[in-house]
Amino acid sequence: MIRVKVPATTANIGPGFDCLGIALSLYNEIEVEEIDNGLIIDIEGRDEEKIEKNENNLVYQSMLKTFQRIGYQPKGIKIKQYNRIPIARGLGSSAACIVGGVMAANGLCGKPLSTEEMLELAVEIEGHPDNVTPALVGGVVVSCKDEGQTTYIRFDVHEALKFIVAIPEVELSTKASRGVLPETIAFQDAVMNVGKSSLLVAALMSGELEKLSFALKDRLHQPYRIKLMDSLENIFTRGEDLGLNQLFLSGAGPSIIYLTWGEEAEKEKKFYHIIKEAPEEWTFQVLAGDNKGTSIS
Ligand SMILES: Nc1ncnc2c1ncn2[C@@H]1O[C@H](COP(=O)(O)OP(=O)(O)O)[C@@H](O)[C@H]1O
Ligand SMILES: N[C@@H](CCOP(=O)(O)O)C(=O)O
Repeated sequence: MIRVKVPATTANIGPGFDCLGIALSLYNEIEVEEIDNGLIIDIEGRDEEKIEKNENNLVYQSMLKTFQRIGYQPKGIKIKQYNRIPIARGLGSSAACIVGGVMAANGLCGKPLSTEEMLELAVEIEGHPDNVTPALVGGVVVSCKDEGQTTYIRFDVHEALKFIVAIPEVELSTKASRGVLPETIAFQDAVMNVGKSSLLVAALMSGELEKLSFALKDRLHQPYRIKLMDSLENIFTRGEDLGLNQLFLSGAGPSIIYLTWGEEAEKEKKFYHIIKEAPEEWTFQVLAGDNKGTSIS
């Protein structure tokens, strides 16, 4: 039996579209073993009723792709999933399945693939590196995919950082959310995002956390995506009016993260208040960064 534990991830972090991501202290666990024949999938936990329990299951599909890459043909597979990452909410649920399935299959075959080889396969399956890379290696990750190759640098999440995650009951698939992004953008918007994302990485790396609120602005994707759900636009506007500058859309949304550190009780209360004003049902998770990434036992 192989067991893997995979962290949730929040990607983009505002301006770092498709290249920045942070692993979070919320985990899916997957147990896999080879059986004599067939496929058995058992799932418990968050959103389990929404997840395929057949050969279309993303964990299983990721395992199959890994076996093909290794050149191994298992007789049959049994998968048990303990799901805590809500699906299609912008917390890297698909990346967690992909990384979990690749690492589990690699484990069943005696770990022939290196971390880099597992990463290349995971990026191939997901299509972008900013969730799967922090899910695999943990921490804050700057990743770049160019001509089929992914290069990344990781560093630990500052221990003072707290991620207050507001999760709506409404689902928004990453595919649908990517579908509303423009083909081209104004040069000035591109320049702004380059500056903000560079400052964001430097502030996270140097621990100059007071500069994060200036850095957490985006013009590439958030302005288009917040129109996908009525209350998102209002939450961001109200947040700006109340000086809550550390708000960003988690991944492709619709979850929203308020990034805080030190004593900000008053601002945190305002964040909870503006979310609770929204018409949808929202739940909250207060998370820390994860610096370990996916573990296997
Ligand atoms: N625990 C899981 N087990 C199997 N498939 C999952 C699981 N979590 C997510 N998925 C798959 O990933 C899809 C959601 O991926 P995506 O739209 O990228 O959302 P997210 O923002 O959560 O990554 C689901 O529709 C489902 O197909
Ligand atoms: N860069 C991607 C990130 C998607 O993150 P997810 O957690 O919503 O899967 C994008 O913005 O599309």
